Amino acid sequence: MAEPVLSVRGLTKRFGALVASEDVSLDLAPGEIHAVIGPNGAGKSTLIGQVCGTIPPDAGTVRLAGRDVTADGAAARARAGLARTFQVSALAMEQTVLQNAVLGAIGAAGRPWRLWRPALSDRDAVATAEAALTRVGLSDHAASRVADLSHGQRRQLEVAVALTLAPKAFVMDEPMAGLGADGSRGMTALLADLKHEAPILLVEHDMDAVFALADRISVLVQGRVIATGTVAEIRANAEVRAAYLGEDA
Ligand SMILES: Nc1ncnc2c1ncn2[C@@H]1O[C@H](COP(=O)(O)OP(=O)(O)OP(=O)(O)O)[C@@H](O)[C@H]1O
Repeated sequence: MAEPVLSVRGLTKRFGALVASEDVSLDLAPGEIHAVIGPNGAGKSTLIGQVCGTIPPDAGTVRLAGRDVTADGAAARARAGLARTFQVSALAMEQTVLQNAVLGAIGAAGRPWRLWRPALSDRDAVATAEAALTRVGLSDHAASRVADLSHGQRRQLEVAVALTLAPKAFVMDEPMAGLGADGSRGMTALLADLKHEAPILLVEHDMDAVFALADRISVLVQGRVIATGTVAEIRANAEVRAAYLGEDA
């Protein structure tokens, strides 16, 4: 396999007596979507936090593009090309779509900013932001306030902000959450396209989306990876069916 873009080895995190991550290892290869699934409380958010630098692991390492980033915080990992989208929106609701995307682009370039107006006069950042909005299908809404967008459009904007980082890898936390059938279809098509730009570590409860998108799936149960494999392998895995998917999967 090609050198992984993201490589997690032996991540372990305890909260008191509870082991939320137990020796978790997984790779994200170029061009792939690697989905992480598991029941509520399995440790998916804890894993994402450790990958993105918001939760310090008790043990284990995270490497991004061959570099050990375990000691780096979330901002440094983002600047290094790890683009995260959030389960709960982190957008500035009173600002416009373009302003949100431009701020992402300015942050990615490491340029300081103080006011909105100077931000929008940063031509490189505006160009980067506009390209990202076009990519996710939001260019017609550039001047809209985020507060006026639909839930699905906000999720698209989250992806656009992540794109302005020119990421090496995406980490997406439930991008389908709250989307209707049409929204899920649109987001599924977008992610299938985006993975060629940068591979995606995808935490997602929507199994239709996971089965449609994932090149590989890792199943977390009680903090442990109990299986990693293709969609067909995971569907056929008896332990996974018993622990999570149920007999009708
Ligand atoms: N800061 C914390 N302090 C104590 N326990 C925690 C903390 N964060 C998470 N946990 C516990 O760790 C376990 C894993 O939680 P986590 O949120 O990572 O699971 P999850 O798979 O993301 O769940 P969900 O699908 O419901 O979002 C749970 O038992 C949770 O209660």
